[in-house]
Amino acid sequence: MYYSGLFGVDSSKLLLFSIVSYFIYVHLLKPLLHYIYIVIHYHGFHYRPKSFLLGHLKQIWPNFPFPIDTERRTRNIYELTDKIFELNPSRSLTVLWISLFPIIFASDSETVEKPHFYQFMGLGNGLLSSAPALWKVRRKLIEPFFSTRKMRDHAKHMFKEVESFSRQLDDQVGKPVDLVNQIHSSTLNIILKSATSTSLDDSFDDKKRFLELIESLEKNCVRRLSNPFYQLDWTFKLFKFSQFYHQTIQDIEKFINTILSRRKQQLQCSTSNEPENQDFVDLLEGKVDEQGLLDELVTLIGAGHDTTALTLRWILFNLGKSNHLDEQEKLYQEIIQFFPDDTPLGDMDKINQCIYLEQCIKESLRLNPPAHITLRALEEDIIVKDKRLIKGSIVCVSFTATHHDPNVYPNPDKYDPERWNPENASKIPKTAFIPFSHGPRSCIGYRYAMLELKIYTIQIIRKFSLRSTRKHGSIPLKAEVTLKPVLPLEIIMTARNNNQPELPASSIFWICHQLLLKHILIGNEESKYNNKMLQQLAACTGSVLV
Ligand code: HEM
Repeated sequence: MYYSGLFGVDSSKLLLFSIVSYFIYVHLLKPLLHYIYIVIHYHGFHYRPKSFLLGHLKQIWPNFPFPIDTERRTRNIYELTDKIFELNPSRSLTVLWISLFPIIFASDSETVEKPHFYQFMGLGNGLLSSAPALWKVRRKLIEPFFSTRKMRDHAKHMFKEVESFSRQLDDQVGKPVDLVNQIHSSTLNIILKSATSTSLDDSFDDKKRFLELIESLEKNCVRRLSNPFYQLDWTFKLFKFSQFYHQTIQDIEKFINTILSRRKQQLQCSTSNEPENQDFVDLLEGKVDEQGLLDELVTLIGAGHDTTALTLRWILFNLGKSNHLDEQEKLYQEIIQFFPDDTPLGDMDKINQCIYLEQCIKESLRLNPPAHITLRALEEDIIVKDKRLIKGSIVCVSFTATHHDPNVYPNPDKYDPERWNPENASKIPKTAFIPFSHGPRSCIGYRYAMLELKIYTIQIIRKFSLRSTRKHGSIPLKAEVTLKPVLPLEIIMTARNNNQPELPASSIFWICHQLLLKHILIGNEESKYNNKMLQQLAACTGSVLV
């Protein structure tokens, strides 16, 4: 009895000790040892930092650990990654150290595992950030949303939205504008309509707030990623910023829930129950739990509007540059051949025949890919350039560097849509053009995005001729989740003669104001610009000013 009692107490202690030890080993010691092994392994690699502890952090955050302006930090990240490729023309196997966390810049791999950084985006277990096992199931589930048949349904929303968007542009004619707000708001409408059958009209109070929240989510992600104290969840929780970070995620989820309630109300009033009206929510409802649906919706809406909006702004800006006016004219001629005057856009087959349009879009995506890097966690050891990369390492591929490889793209900084004509394009390797990434975890929405970009570009170019106000190289960039211009991508739109709208009073006032301010300068470019303004003013007021 005595012995059996003692044995009983000891064995339960022993059992407890074994369980605790097992958890400590599996969840703490083993990852820590593996991490130390990774750190030691990569310290021999290219671009060794000056400080072992801080790595390259000081180049991103010069006054670490004191507060730094987010804008400054995102610009530094871009400049540093850009420098990495300058320093290493072979474009691979360079290690960037965020303090003690190594990120290896290497060539792409087929791995589907995403590193822990993706969790910082606040997208939960959405497709973009989920672990491989869940990702495989969800990707299969979501793929039908982008099928050829479904694309025709999406196109209907796009045509409608883009027409209403282009009507708003009449107010912007004749003055330098970056259409950032109008475009973001419009691409958001499109993805919301496809995803939830509801769109937000501009009077919806929360719309601006929602766009701000998505922007905030991106900034928070970079802020977390670049701070070594914010890497582990439990250390992150000790900082006040974590409250703001989680609050942003909660606010976005609240917003999505509001949209879902509106959708429910609309469905109750609607009589139509046709299968082609199925939206993203219909596709997932009942197949994933409530949190899963929220995660996928935030992912789809976040990934599906910001990237497209940014690309469209670059497309317009690139076409508007003074040395690209021939390209713009060629594109215009192609577009009016298929869509003269105000003929409705609703013909996908005709859109697909606009070959030069696709070339212009691809060239813009090459030069200004909105997502500029992709990261993967290696699931196995791999050998690259005779060096071993260890399982668990974080590998980064830079799209900007890949798209500027002079062996594939001679004179890589030049905007040249002819690179993509059928003959030249056949010589470009698939892995040399990766704005939508490459391999199994590439963008699921790329056909959706391309269609959307084509529809917007057709509608804008057939209505307006564009002129950019800045030189391309003069625009600094900053690396948030997407690569953003620091200065506005300003263009001046002039209504094409065939459908010139009346200039609104605000624009006439603006032109007069500019002319007075500049005293009608007689310099080359300046005088051409002023003459154009005068002509426009004359056309709109009917007076003989010039
Ligand atoms: C020009 C527009 C777009 C660009 C340049 C772009 C780019 C990308 C890239 C590079 C990735 C891979 C990210 C990574 O490797 O970590 C990605 C993934 C993704 N994109 Fe896009 N995207 C665009 C538009 C869209 C649209 C319109 C949608 C939805 C309607 C969308 C939904 C997604 C989703 C859900 C993923 C995650 C896929 C997965 O992991 O399986 N994207 N996108």
